[in-house]
Amino acid sequence: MTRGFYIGRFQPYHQGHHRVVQEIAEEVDELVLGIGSADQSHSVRNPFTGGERIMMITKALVDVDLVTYAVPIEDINRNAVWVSHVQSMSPNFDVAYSNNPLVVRLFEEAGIEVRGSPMFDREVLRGTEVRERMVAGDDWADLVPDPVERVVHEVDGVERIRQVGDTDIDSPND
Ligand SMILES: Nc1ncnc2c1ncn2[C@@H]1O[C@H](COP(=O)(O)OP(=O)(O)OP(=O)(O)O)[C@@H](O)[C@H]1O
Ligand SMILES: NC(=O)c1ccc[n+]([C@@H]2O[C@H](COP(=O)(O)O)[C@@H](O)[C@H]2O)c1
Repeated sequence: MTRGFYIGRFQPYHQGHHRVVQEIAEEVDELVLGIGSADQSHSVRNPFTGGERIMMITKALVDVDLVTYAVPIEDINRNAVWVSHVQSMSPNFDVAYSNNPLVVRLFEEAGIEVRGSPMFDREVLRGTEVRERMVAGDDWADLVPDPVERVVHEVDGVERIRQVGDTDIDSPND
């Protein structure tokens, strides 16, 4: 039995993440999705709460034939103990999946096998691109699984990201 661990901020969970999960499903029996920066929300870079990202991931993975767990992982101030922090929050895992150099380094130093994943359509399948399109009023829904689009609407996510990204420079009170 092999259990994998895939860490990301998932702001939001998009089709690139989904392709990665489908590839990982060929290699493991179970997969933990670690929701990084789970304590962050209501900013342009991290608009969605940990709970909202749990909803996105849970609903998007309903049709994937794999046992999955979505586990929120808050940021901590000490990289040197971050892997222990992750392990304290997650079911045990045998292999970690990441392309983030810091994350790779921290897991390897802790003696955990790390596998990278190929990048899928990276020009558009990036959380940053999805969020920029939301702010700009451009089409973003095709970049995420359908259940994720529904969660974004349920939490009024597009209006939220636009509002928190706004400045008060043109405030009518000035
Ligand atoms: N299109 C993609 N194809 C394959 N892997 C991806 C893709 N987009 C992100 N990943 C990987 O998924 C992991 C989690 O990514 P993350 O949640 O930071 O998404 P992101 O799209 O890179 O985010 P952002 O643009 O918000 O910084 C990282 O290891 C990242 O390299
Ligand atoms: N010291 C820490 O809290 C620490 C260290 C390394 C990674 N992380 C988190 O892990 C996640 C990594 O995800 P990405 O690969 O998507 O950047 C992020 O949420 C990042 O904040 C946190």
